Amino acid sequence: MQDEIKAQLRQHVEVMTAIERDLAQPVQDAVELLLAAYRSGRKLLVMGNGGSAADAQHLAAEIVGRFKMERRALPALALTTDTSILTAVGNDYGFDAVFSRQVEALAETGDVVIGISTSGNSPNVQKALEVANAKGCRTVALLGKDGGTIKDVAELSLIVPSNDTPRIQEGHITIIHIVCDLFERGLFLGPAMTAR
Ligand SMILES: O=C(CO)[C@@H](O)[C@H](O)[C@H](O)[C@H](O)COP(=O)(O)O
Ligand SMILES: [Zn+2]
Repeated sequence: MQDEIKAQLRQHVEVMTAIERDLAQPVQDAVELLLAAYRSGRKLLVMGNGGSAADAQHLAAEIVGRFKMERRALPALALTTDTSILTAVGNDYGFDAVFSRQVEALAETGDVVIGISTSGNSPNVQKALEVANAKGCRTVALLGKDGGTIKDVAELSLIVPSNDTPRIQEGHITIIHIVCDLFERGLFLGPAMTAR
């Protein structure tokens, strides 16, 4: 078992190294996109399935609450939390509509909509990003594997270079934390923070 534990930890480190190699610029692009939206008074909507639903909630909590800084509250919504909406829309329109219906109801032009999917192939995430594009939102996808069908839908796709779902999820939460850090400092300490 020790060998397996150490092998998995090494795989984690390899994915982090690949993210450093491939995704530093797209991560900066995501920070800048969020900063532009919030400087214009917009908000964030974020969604995903399973572990990615937890990541969506984690991200929304960092924005509404705080990441590291004492600062005013900011608007962000995870579309994964209201069981009445999820069951009503799922029951009446199908599971593929559980996020897109909420984007239709809640998103406004210029808002940021982030979809999280390790396969890049979850239809409910894809449909939500399509509706968001149609409403004039800025769309970002956190993906893995080959990016699936969602990579061609989002304005900005960050594809964690791995085929292993848990390792991809670990990449996503690391990216989320880096984005939250630079976003918060950029918004409250000024543009110099993101120019570095
Ligand atoms: O957390 C895990 C696996 O680590 C699972 O709950 C996983 O998130 C679920 O199977 C999801 O339905 C996978 O969806 P996706 O990432 O392909 O969009
Ligand atoms: Zn997981």
